Amino acid sequence: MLKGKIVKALSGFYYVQDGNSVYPCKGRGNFRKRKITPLVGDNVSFEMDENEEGYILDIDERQNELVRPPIANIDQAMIVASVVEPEFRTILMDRFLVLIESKNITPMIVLTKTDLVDDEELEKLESYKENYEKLGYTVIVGSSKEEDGLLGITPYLEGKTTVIAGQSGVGKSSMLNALKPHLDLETNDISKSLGRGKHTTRHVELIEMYGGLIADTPGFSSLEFQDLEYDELPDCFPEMREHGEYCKFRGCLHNKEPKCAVKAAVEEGEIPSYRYEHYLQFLEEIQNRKPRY
Ligand SMILES: Nc1nc2c(ncn2[C@@H]2O[C@H](COP(=O)(O)OP(=O)(O)OP(=O)(O)O)[C@@H](O)[C@H]2O)c(=O)[nH]1
Ligand SMILES: [Zn+2]
Repeated sequence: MLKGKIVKALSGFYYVQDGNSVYPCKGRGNFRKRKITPLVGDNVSFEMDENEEGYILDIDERQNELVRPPIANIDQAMIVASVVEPEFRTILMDRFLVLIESKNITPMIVLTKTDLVDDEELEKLESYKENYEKLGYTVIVGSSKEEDGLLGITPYLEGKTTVIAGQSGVGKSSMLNALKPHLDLETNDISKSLGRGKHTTRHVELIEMYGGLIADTPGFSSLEFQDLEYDELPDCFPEMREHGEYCKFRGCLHNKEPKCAVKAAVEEGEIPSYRYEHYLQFLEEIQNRKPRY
């Protein structure tokens, strides 16, 4: 019996990587009956029969899974945001951070297109970078248009399965291409003018890069908090995990409750007020969500 990881699924075959080899495999016959669907990212046991045909025998328990793109066992999500075109917005960054945290995936932040801004704007950016680093997030700033402009990312890929997130046009494909030029993923110059739908790619593939695996299709295209309950929201903010311990009430939502340590930290400037405002906005959004039935 062999062990490996599914790195691609296409036309009924699962491509299982073991070391430097990739084996096309089929799912075991009874998977369908048992309603088991192997996913890209799954760690599996498999065997090759005498005709060199591969069969997946078993799937290890998943650490997590995403629906779009369908992929399992993600370690980290890289949120790509451009500093301009489109402009950097903290609310969007915080929304991505919350969605990723809610799936128990470690976020990291990449800010692109620094070649398009002047020193003054770079300085403003530096303060955002510091804010997010203080929360414990890794932040890499750079440009895909400059040689080695984003190489700072590479040490963070090693040994991890990474999915990329970020709104349209921020430079996700350009970043991947800059990291690994021969990838040649389609950037948006053409598809935009043709008005083609975003993220139309159906299949997802894990690509080896700098000792890790990166999904070639971006995730978190829906930015709604569909699967999140309001009382889970504070846990998606590292600063609330930290300060929330000292609130008077257990399960404090840091909203109208008295003796709230989070609100105190906001007043003292320990938590940036925009983070807290976004928290309240997300809380309201979740609480006002229409039930899904
Ligand atoms: N000046 C500059 N332009 C960039 C940079 N990164 C990307 N671009 C440009 O921004 C546009 C969008 O880049 P893409 O890489 O297609 O963006 P994307 O995030 O993959 O977009 P979607 O496929 O819509 O999700 C293209 O015209 C790129 O050439 C950068 O670092 N600097
Ligand atoms: Zn509180």
